[in-house]
Formats: sequence, C-alpha cells, structure tokens
Amino acid sequence: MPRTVAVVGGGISGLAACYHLARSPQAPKVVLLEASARVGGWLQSTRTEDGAVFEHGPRGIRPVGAVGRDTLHMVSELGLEGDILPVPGDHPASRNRFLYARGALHKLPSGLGGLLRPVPPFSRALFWSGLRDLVAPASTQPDETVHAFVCRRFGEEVADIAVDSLCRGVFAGDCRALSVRSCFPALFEAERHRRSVLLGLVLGRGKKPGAESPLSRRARAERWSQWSLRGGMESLAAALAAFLRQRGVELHCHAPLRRLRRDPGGGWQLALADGTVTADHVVSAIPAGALAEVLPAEAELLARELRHIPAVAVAVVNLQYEGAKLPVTGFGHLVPSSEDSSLLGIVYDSVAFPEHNRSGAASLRLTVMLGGAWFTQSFGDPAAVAPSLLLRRAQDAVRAHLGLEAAPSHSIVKVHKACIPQYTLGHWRRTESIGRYLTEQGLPLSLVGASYAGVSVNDCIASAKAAVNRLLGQPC
Ligand SMILES: Cc1cc2nc3c(=O)[nH]c(=O)nc-3n(C[C@H](O)[C@H](O)[C@H](O)COP(=O)(O)OP(=O)(O)OC[C@H]3O[C@@H](n4cnc5c(N)ncnc54)[C@H](O)[C@@H]3O)c2cc1C
Ligand SMILES: C=Cc1c2[nH]c(c1C)Cc1[nH]c(c(CCC(=O)O)c1C)Cc1[nH]c(c(C)c1CCC(=O)O)Cc1[nH]c(c(C)c1C=C)C2
Repeated sequence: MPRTVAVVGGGISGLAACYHLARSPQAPKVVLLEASARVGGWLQSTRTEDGAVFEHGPRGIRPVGAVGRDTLHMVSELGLEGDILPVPGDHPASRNRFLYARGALHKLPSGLGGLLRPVPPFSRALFWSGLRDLVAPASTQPDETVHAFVCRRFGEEVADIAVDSLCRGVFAGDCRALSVRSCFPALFEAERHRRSVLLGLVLGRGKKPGAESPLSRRARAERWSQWSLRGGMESLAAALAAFLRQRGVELHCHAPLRRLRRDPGGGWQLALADGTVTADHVVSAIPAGALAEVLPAEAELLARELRHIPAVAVAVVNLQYEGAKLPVTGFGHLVPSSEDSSLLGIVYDSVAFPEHNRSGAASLRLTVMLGGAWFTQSFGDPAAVAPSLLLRRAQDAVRAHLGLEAAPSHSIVKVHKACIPQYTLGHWRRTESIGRYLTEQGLPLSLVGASYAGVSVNDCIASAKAAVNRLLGQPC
C-alpha cells in the first residue's frame, strides 16, 4: 500500500482519482499536481453576470449503465443533488436529434414507423439495414474501422451518413480511421457474442453493478437521457476540489510536471518548475502524449506507444440570440463529413437546459462545434487560427442551417487543442502493450483519463475508480 500518491492532472479523471483515494479507509497522503491555473480540465463553464451559463466542454452526462450510476452516486455524496438539471425521456431534447444533409435538417428516425419507411436523408427504410445485420456472418478480425464494420453489417448508406455523423458528434473524429473495438465496444462485443449487433444489443450481457442511489433510481424512473448542473459542468470539478481540500488532499495549480524520475527507494521523483515532489506511486491523469514527454529516457518503449494515441482539436463557439426561434426543437444536429467536413454540428443548448438562459430572458443559446479530425485541413494550425474566422463560420452555419439572420447578442470562441483522443484502428493493441509494459517493469504508475478506455465524463471517472481500486487492492 503506497504511503504517498501523486496524481498528475487536475481534469475530471485526476479529481476522481483523488476522490476515490481520499475516501478509502486507509487513505494515503494524496498530492494533486495541475499545470494550469484551475482544476477541471475540459469541464469549463462561463457564468455571466446576467445568469447565463455557457459550456465550452461537456454539457451533458448520461445516467445509464454502471458508469452513469457511479457518477450519480458521487454527485449525491458531493451534495450536488439539489443542483441537478435532468433531461427526462419525454423531453424534446431526449427525443429529437437531427442531421443536416443535402441542405436540409432531417429528424433521425425513432420508433417502429420510422424504421419501416424510407426517411430522408436515407434512400431505403432502415428496416433493411437491420435485416442485413441479422443475416450477415460475424467477422473474426481483431479490429476494424467503425466505417468498415458498419458497412459490412448495415450497409454503406448507414455508415456514410449516420455513423459518420455519430463519430463526429462523440469523438469529433473520422469513422474511417476510428476503431470499432475501442470506440464502440458494445457493438464489437455484440457481434462477437450474438453474431448480430442488433441481437447482441437487445439481449444484452446482463446488468453491470454500479452503485445505486436515490438519484440513479430517479434517473431510471424518469428515463433521463442526460443531466447537467445548475452552475454548469465546471461546478462538478469545483465540488470535487472542495471535498478533496476538506479531506486533506494537497491541490497544487500552476504545477506542471516537467520530468518523472525513478527514485532509488523504488518510488518516483516528480520534477516541477520550482522543486521536486516524491511519491511511492504516480497516477497519471494527463493525456497520453503529455505523459510521453515527461517519462524518463529508459521508458522510451512506453513513450513510443503513448505517442501513437493522437488527439484532435475542436473549436467551440457559443452563441446567444435574443427573440430568435429555432425551426425545430431537439438536442441539436450533426453534419456528415460529406456535407461539410469542417462543421461537426450544432447543439441547441437552451432546449435541453433553459435553466442556463440569462435570468428573466427567453434567449436562445447554441454551440457550434468545428474542426475535429478535419481541423488543420479546414482552418490551419489550431494555435494560430483567428477567432473571428471561427465566429464567422459558426454564424454562417447558424444562418444557413437554422435560418437565424440576426447577429448574436453574445458570443464566445474557444479553440481546444488536442482535446478529444482518437482511438484509431489497433488502439486495443496499444493499450494492452502499455499495460504489459507497466506490469513487466513493475512500475508504480497507473494511467487514467480519456486517452485510454472511453472519452465520456462517466468513462473518465470510472477509469479513475478502477485504477484506485487496483492500487489499494480493493475489488473493482
Ligand atoms: C468540446 C468537448 C465536448 C465534450 N462533450 C462531452 C459531453 O457532452 N459528455 C461527456 O460525457 N463528455 C464530453 N466530452 C469529453 C470529456 O469532457 C473529456 O473526455 C474529459 O473531460 C477528459 O477529462 P480528463 O481528466 O481525462 O482530461 P483533461 O480534461 O484533459 O485533464 C487533464 C489535465 O491535465 C493537465 N495537465 C496536462 N499536462 C500536465 C502536466 N505535465 N502536469 C500537470 N498537469 C498537466 C491539464 O491542464 C488538464 O487540466 C467533451 C469534450 C470536449 C473537448
Ligand atoms: C458536434 C460535435 C460534438 C458534440 N458533442 C461532442 C462533440 C465532439 C462530444 C461528446 N458528445 C457526447 C460525448 C460523450 C459520449 C458518451 O458516451 O456519453 C462526447 C465526448 C454525447 C453524445 N452526443 C451525441 C451523441 C450521439 C452522444 C452519445 C451519447 C448519447 O447518445 O447521448 C450527438 C451529438 N453531439 C453533438 C451534437 C450536436 C449531437 C447531435 C445532435 C455535439
């Protein structure tokens, strides 16, 4: 059992790792090192003086599955229950999602009726794609791109339009490069175990545990599709930081790790700009590429694998309009890469979370997301792109797709460099080889965070919990 654990990176993964360390019965001394001036990582919310909340990173967390239940349990323990903003199952933001294809918005089909007849932009009823999946033979390949997998099982049109857009709306990535095994493990496993993706998803693999709480029971009863917090997602990071301080965890901002060195006693020396911290164990909660840069020279084999986990940049443009009305109501719309590769999609924030509108005003808030895997080809170097160019592109899209001609009353442009890791073909082999290296070398190092086993906030929290349980010898 380590006496001192240094957690590097104060995003949601690092904060969650500290949380699980700090509440364990024999909590070690925990030190959190964060490079920037604040904790939260991509959980970034701007609260304006007139009460509006603009999200620059995640805006909704799913309550489903063991990982969703675990996050809600943590939220309850942090005393945030009263701040939860749920989106119930019958809400338009839960029921309606759109695609912008061939110059028009199309509601994604739902219910049996929507599957039995052709619904634009699809030329054939999706029923036929489902039938194809039921009869197509299963593959024995260890991995496949998401596009190849879906082409084989559901046909080219579903892959080119629906799944292309889905990968842009979750990974900001290209389904022709992303791995089905790592990005959509449930689909991959369903084919493996039931020979058909649909059969596998319907029959499922049993309910995974995950901590039940009154909040998770409420989420199930009301069929929440997602939830947020009154103060925005960043308030989850703030509540975790407050909890950790109370439990005696040392939180250091402006503390970038420059170099990791093994110390003769078997632990680590962590070199910072202005000193050194020693620890028996390190939990890395920084992106894979950032960890590769601080590893000692003798861990070059590990660094090489880590450098093969890339991440893409996304421009996030928040817009607020007064007295404007959307032509449709729902969560938002995605844009297939064949329509416009530079524009990923638009979230209709004020539909899902009207509580985040400025006080007393029925303003409309939208977020336009640009770039992703197409950032450089569309806008050049993310470090050099002019915010005014991104704002203009976002406004043009809102005008063309949603018919909003007026200028926004408020706008914020953020360029997030390397913000969403890309699990490309063969990612599973890289993570296995990384795990093997750590075991064989007996390194007192755990890797958590979005670079490895899921990019959602729930996945990040779950990866931190699992790593802490392994470290403290508790059941996972
Ligand atoms: C635009 C956008 C929208 C998203 N939408 C959703 C959504 O709706 N729902 C959802 O579930 N997920 C969403 N996600 C995904 C999710 O937010 C992220 O995957 C998650 O927040 C990543 O958390 P992390 O702690 O692993 O990494 P990060 O947030 O990247 O945290 C890593 C931290 O490490 C620090 N760091 C880096 N190098 C060093 C160093 N050398 N020393 C010390 N500190 C260092 C960084 O400053 C940072 O604070 C979205 C992500 C983005 C970018
Ligand atoms: C347009 C770009 C993006 C939008 N959101 C994200 C990007 C890159 C990032 C993102 N969105 C979700 C997650 C978490 C995934 C999870 O497993 O929980 C991340 C990292 C949630 C999500 N958003 C969409 C889907 C289908 C999902 C998966 C979970 C769910 O079904 O709710 C679709 C979607 N994302 C965006 C829009 C405009 C959109 C659809 C209309 C924005």
